[in-house]
Amino acid sequence: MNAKKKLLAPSILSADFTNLSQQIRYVELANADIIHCDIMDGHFVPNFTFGPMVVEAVNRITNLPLDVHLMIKNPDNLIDKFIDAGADFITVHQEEVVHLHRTIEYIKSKGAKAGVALNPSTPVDTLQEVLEYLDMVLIMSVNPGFGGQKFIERSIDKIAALDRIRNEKNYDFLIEVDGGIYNGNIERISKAGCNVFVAGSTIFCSDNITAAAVELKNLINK
Ligand SMILES: O=C(CO)[C@H](O)[C@H](O)COP(=O)(O)O
Ligand SMILES: [Co+2]
Repeated sequence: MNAKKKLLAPSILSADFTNLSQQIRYVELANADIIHCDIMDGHFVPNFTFGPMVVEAVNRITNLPLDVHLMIKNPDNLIDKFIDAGADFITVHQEEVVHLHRTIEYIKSKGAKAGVALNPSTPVDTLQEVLEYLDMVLIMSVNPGFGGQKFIERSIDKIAALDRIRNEKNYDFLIEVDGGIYNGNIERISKAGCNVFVAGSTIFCSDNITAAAVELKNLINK
């Protein structure tokens, strides 16, 4: 159902935080669709980033929807804070949330879109019972925790499998892919059925952030 929707979501994980508003302006100029915010707590993943305060600041900088990817222990405790900070999408990890159906329903009851992320080692089947309730499924194509890692090729099969289920059952969730996306693989990822393309280092480590984002946007729609 969402087979046609193709959205670019630059991840600010690799942005220059000394100049965040300008960095976001550069991707806005490229008509980026969503800003992806990676929240890491040093426990669920071996890295630490930022919390609701920074998300709230980003929300004041841009009118683009905010996609908050929670790579944290006990995400249920912080969902309200991130929604209050301006999150439009809240994505939790399947591997961390015990009562996934309840968490999804809670996120939606607060007016945000609900996503669930799968680590590279987690099969798509684990979401079978909740797919109909989801707004988005996030396929991690690297092990979460760091930007600039290599895309895990097996992710293409997971995207295609999810796309097949979505078509068969007429479900409405978006398929998001996160990690290792660049101009050499984005077309294949798109053809497999991906809708939301997260890219951090490819965009923000480029000498020309706007041009890098424009190039990716052109390739996903090819
Ligand atoms: O969730 C993430 C890491 O856990 C990031 O969103 C992702 O890795 C983006 O960075 P890059 O495009 O550089 O791979
Ligand atoms: Co992410």
